[in-house]
Amino acid sequence: MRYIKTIDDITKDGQVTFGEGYEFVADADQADAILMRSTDLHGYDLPESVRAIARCGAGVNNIPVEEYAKRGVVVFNSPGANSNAVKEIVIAMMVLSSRGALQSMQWVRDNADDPDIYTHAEKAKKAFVGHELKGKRVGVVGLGNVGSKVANACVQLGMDVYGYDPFISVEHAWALSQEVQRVATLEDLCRGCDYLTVHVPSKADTIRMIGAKQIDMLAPGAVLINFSRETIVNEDAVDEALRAGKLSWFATDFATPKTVKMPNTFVTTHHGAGTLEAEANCADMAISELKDYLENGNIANSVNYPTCSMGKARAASRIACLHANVPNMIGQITAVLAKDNANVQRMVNESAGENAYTMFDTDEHLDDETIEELKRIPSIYRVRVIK
Ligand SMILES: NC(=O)c1ccc[n+]([C@@H]2O[C@H](COP(=O)([O-])OP(=O)(O)OC[C@H]3O[C@@H](n4cnc5c(N)ncnc54)[C@H](O)[C@@H]3O)[C@@H](O)[C@H]2O)c1
Ligand SMILES: O=C(O)[C@H](O)COP(=O)(O)O
Repeated sequence: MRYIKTIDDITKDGQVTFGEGYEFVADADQADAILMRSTDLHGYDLPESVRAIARCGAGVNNIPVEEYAKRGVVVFNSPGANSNAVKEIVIAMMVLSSRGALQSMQWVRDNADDPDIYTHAEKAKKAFVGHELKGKRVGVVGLGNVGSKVANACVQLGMDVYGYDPFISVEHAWALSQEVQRVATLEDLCRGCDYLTVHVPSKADTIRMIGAKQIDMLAPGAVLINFSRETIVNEDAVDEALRAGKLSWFATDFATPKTVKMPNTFVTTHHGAGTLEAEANCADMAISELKDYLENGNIANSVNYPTCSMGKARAASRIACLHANVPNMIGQITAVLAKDNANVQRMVNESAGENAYTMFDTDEHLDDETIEELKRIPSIYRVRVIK
């Protein structure tokens, strides 16, 4: 039996299924793995029993991924699984900030008791005249799973679309419409934009990347949209720009003490991934990542360890070593195996940044002393006997 602890409501109805051989536990110190969403794990007392964490969603700034790597804990996310949901709500924010639809509906509610409302609505409507997205210039910061979909949707709406992403993946470059014009700097992107929407992870080089300088370069009365993380924009600069009329609207998914009091601001409850479809997609992806790791040692979509697969564990024994990406690790591992006269059927070694992963199948089970000796190799963080 394998044990799973869930943190957060993974889906609206609370239903998540791992299938046979798995049980949910209330206490993390009985768990082999954690399934979670946005709870902040910085400072969390992660028990030794936990070997893997799957974040149902994209952003992992709530998890100390490097610290966990050094403890031999693999952290997964679910890239792309909620990106369509975010794309749709971002387009909604563009429309809502341009058409006065919310204000128009509010007028109707406020005048609900007027028996002649039909006639008066005809007169009132001019107060809510807006403008169309077609032909307007939009800048998209970050062309990953969400940004590339937003950019393509904007092209389909007839907008003049610019994109900035110095680290764009080949996969997303292929997915991007040829109509999206790529620029080399954030400043080139911002210049003259009617809409600016940000889709980058929260990390050292993106924190407060949108501030007064970038906002000043936008077209007068531009709309700023942040469905990434609250850290990406300088809230003081946005507030000032809204009050000065430099920005006409700000749409953000993050209710902070500051954003909730800003003028002309739509604030949602971190709701970008809030669709039944996105929740199901994220849970499915995260659960299959965890199961393949726990049962076979295979790693896919990890944010702190390399992708690595040897298929199903069919040999007598499968061992995985999580270790630092430093010289002579394979030499030291195979020296220990040689002492035990173990016959290795297959072996893989992959690295990602500071961390590496070595997995091997052997003809026979290794004895306990051999496993203990593997654990004593300097720079090995964890040894897993998978089978
Ligand atoms: N509001 C929500 O509910 C919600 C839902 C999904 C994602 N998000 C947030 O949006 C972010 C993006 O999501 P995603 O699924 O597109 O992630 P992703 O990893 O697919 O894409 C992120 C993109 O940002 C680019 N990037 C990184 N640093 C950059 C920089 N300095 N300048 C420009 N581009 C840079 C990367 O190259 C990548 O292409 C997530 O990290 C998360 O914080 C929020
Ligand atoms: O990074 C993400 O995927 C989103 O911010 C979604 O967060 P949530 O799972 O808490 O809705």
